[in-house]
Amino acid sequence: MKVATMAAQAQQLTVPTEAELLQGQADLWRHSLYYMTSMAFQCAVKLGVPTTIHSLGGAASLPDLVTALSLPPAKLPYLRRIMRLLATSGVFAADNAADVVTYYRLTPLSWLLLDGVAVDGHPSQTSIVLAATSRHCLEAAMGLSDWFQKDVVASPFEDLHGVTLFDESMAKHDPEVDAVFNEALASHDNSGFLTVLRECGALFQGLESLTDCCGGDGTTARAIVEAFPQIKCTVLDLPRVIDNVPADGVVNYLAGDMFKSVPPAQACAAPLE
Ligand SMILES: C[S@+](CC[C@H](N)C(=O)[O-])C[C@H]1O[C@@H](n2cnc3c(N)ncnc32)[C@H](O)[C@@H]1O
Repeated sequence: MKVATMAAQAQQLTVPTEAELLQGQADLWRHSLYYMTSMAFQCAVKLGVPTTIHSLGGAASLPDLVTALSLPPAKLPYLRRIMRLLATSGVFAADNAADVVTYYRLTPLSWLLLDGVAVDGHPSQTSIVLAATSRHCLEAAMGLSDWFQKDVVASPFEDLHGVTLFDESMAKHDPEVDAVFNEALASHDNSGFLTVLRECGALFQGLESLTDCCGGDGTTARAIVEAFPQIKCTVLDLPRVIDNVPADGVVNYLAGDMFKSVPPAQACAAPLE
């Protein structure tokens, strides 16, 4: 760019006002600390706060939570900060009347985080939180600037850890975290599917065969066949997944690689990239 043009543009730049800069400073802190919301969220899930609020009848004060979760009483002020942050973010609801004890309640989001409780066909989604906030994902995210400067095509996750999610390599690298990711995938796949079947049933009318590519343990396919018994469903997934799924006589399970061959059917469900 020519020097004269740059100088002309610089003259047009408007410096923010003092009030705008102060707001910018507040926003800077907010952006720098956003990760604390994710970490507080993970903390509440690991402690079992949603399940505890549910088991206490749907509302719990901080002393209730400290007692039910067997936390050291000295941690109450810190729990207050976490709960206040999560209430502001919509994870919990808080009764905020002045000068009275605050009670925390579940929101639709935290209803999805009850251990062992499926709400209207939505299984517990705690594993999604644990997978998304796992050390593996956080480390990959922390390396983004390094990754941008490297001439690589692998994703930041693959580049850093040398493994691919939902692949044999991940299972060998860290079987425990691999299991959490697979659980997260299953609960995501199965969440809300009953609603899809209820609201979008017309999609399946008249269909006689369907292949669910990358269909995992077949929960989605089984729900389809239960609602539409005339559909012959095949679940295609990698051998390491299919080999662990017991035959159920409801759907046909096929071990294979979707990039090599997909069993023919009138409809095929496949993940989008
Ligand atoms: C992100 S995909 C799941 C997609 C999900 N069922 C959906 O429709 O959104 C992950 C699943 O794909 C399977 N998978 C990965 N590569 C595959 C391949 N080449 N052929 C078949 N299944 C594959 C994994 O084993 C895992 O169960």
